[in-house]
Amino acid sequence: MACLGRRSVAADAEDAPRVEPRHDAPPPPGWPEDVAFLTRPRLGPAFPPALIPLLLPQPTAQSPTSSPLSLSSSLSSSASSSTLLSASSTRFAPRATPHPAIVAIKRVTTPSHPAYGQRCLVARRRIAQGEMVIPYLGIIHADVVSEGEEEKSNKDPAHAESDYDLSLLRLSASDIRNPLPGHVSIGVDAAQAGNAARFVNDYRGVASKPNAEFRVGRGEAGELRMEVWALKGGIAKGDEVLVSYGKGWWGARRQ
Ligand SMILES: C[S@@+](CC[C@H](N)C(=O)[O-])C[C@H]1O[C@@H](n2cnc3c(N)ncnc32)[C@H](O)[C@@H]1O
Repeated sequence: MACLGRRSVAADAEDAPRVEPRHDAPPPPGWPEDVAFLTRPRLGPAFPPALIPLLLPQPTAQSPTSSPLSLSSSLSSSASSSTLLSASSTRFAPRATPHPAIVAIKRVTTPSHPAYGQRCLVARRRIAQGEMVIPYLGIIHADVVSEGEEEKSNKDPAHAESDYDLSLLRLSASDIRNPLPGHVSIGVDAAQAGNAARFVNDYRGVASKPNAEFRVGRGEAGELRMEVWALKGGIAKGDEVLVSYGKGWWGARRQ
């Protein structure tokens, strides 16, 4: 699955009536005025309550854990069944994560950069390898596809075209952790609301390799979330934070 969807940055500037975004806190410098700044992930309005336990902490958790992944891979293996089965509450109450001072939102001013004119994320100090750069916050949403309906396009249209949508968890219909009668795909979409992680660009056309990666992790309250982590070699002060969106993401855009 391509975890970043298809809404183009250009499509952000539509003729729709202007609605003031609902910020969690004053946004950091460089924040776009039509996107809500989040310090906590938000559940989308249609998120099925039965799926909330899948996002919750395991009572026996000792410390937050993170595992690397490609954007195009399923994350179903990243959260253990014991983690998910032991969650009994349905209260999703993540703690606030302020904008991290180690990164800044900048305009891409190099004409040869493939995201020229857009925004990017830059390290304000050296970020060591194995250090978390920033959690990826956005609207958490779910698609549930019943058996036999795989061919139908029943993805939530609010997120289907997003270029800021990461896959967080996927469960087959037969997975014992899955409370619903269909394939479940949970994503986090920062197109309309998110934090500075939404400005992480792909390394292609910018550098020879990524210096960061997306991982599944857990927030301070133990909730399942996506995070950006520095790779081997770290990220030098002033360098752009660059991940690989994965071949699946680029493949979907070449079709
Ligand atoms: C998650 S956003 C990244 C932040 C984006 N630059 C912005 O200002 O909002 C993904 C979008 O950034 C652009 N982008 C990021 N990395 C790119 C790359 N290596 N080549 C071309 N476009 C890229 C594409 O427009 C893509 O749809």
